[in-house]
Amino acid sequence: METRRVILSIAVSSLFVFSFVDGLSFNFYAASCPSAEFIIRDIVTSSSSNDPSIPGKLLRLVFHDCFVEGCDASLMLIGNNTEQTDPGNRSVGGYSVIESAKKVLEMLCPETVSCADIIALAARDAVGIAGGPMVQIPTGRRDGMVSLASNVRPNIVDTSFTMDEMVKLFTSKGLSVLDLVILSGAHTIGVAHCNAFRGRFQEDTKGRFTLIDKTLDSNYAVELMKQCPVSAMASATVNNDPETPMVFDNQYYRNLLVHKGLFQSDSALLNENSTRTMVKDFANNQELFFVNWSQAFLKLTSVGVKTGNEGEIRRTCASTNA
Ligand code: HEM
Ligand SMILES: [Ca+2]
Ligand SMILES: [Ca+2]
Repeated sequence: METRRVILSIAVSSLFVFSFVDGLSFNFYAASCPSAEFIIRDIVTSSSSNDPSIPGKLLRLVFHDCFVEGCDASLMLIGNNTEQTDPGNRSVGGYSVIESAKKVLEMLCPETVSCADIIALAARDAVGIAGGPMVQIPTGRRDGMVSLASNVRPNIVDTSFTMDEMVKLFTSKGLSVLDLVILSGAHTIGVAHCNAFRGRFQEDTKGRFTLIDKTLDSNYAVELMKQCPVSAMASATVNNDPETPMVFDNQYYRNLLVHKGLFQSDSALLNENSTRTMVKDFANNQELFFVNWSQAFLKLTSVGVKTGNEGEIRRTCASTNA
């Protein structure tokens, strides 16, 4: 009960704090490009109906953008040694959806809507389209000029991270332990490549199975092994949420409680009393998850934003204007 009260009060207080974040404002494009948010939503909707993998891609894209140089579309820049070239970003996708939206917006309101805002809005829409809460987010982010592969490793989580390492990284971005538990709920949609979890079990040359990570349910691990045959391992993917892979719901937390968290970093959320209590609360109450998601997503999409005269408004998301 106590935790729930704490969680709710955090949610309510952050509503006020983050309405005024860092020079961003609601309806920033009301005068300069009033249809911007509708256009982005239309493009995310149509591309997701053509390709159901899009919502997961867009949601991961905003996370990997915001954690490196802030939410500034640094991840979109193409070139030698840019962020995209780091192995930590190898399986990130969804860039073409952002570029399609940008192309339409450049015709309608040239040099007005930043790629950084398109990324944040598209991820917001992706969650809504998948059945999650439709979060109002402020806009006015500017696009960054710096994109370095060497910035990726120190700022992006790896599945091998311990709870302490994850908390440390999230704290450095102004995000709390609650935000970590909530934002990990993104793994209720999308897919992963086998190498992201293959180390949790072993298959010998005779096809015999050994469970290495005892925090993983062994029947689930056997299923995962079958979906990741050695022959197909590099390209094969597995649903992050084995129960409702396309739906943004609280199933992720229910999976964790029965030891079906796909990554070691998911299972780690059960290791400590405080985070385990949060997991149980969200597993029991989807509304509570959604309310907290809205606040945590607002915080994620505000990390290190550039506003005012900082950065620029790119004409195309893959390169700076200069
Ligand atoms: C906290 C630590 C986290 C770790 C260690 C982690 C790790 C991973 C890994 C390894 C994958 C699979 C990538 C692949 O093999 O293709 C993945 C997928 C994904 N992650 Fe995370 N992640 C974390 C947090 C987050 C957060 C905060 C978000 C967003 C708010 C997020 C959203 C996603 C999504 C949506 C996918 C599916 C991508 C797709 O379908 O293409 N993750 N994550
Ligand atoms: Ca960035
Ligand atoms: Ca789900």
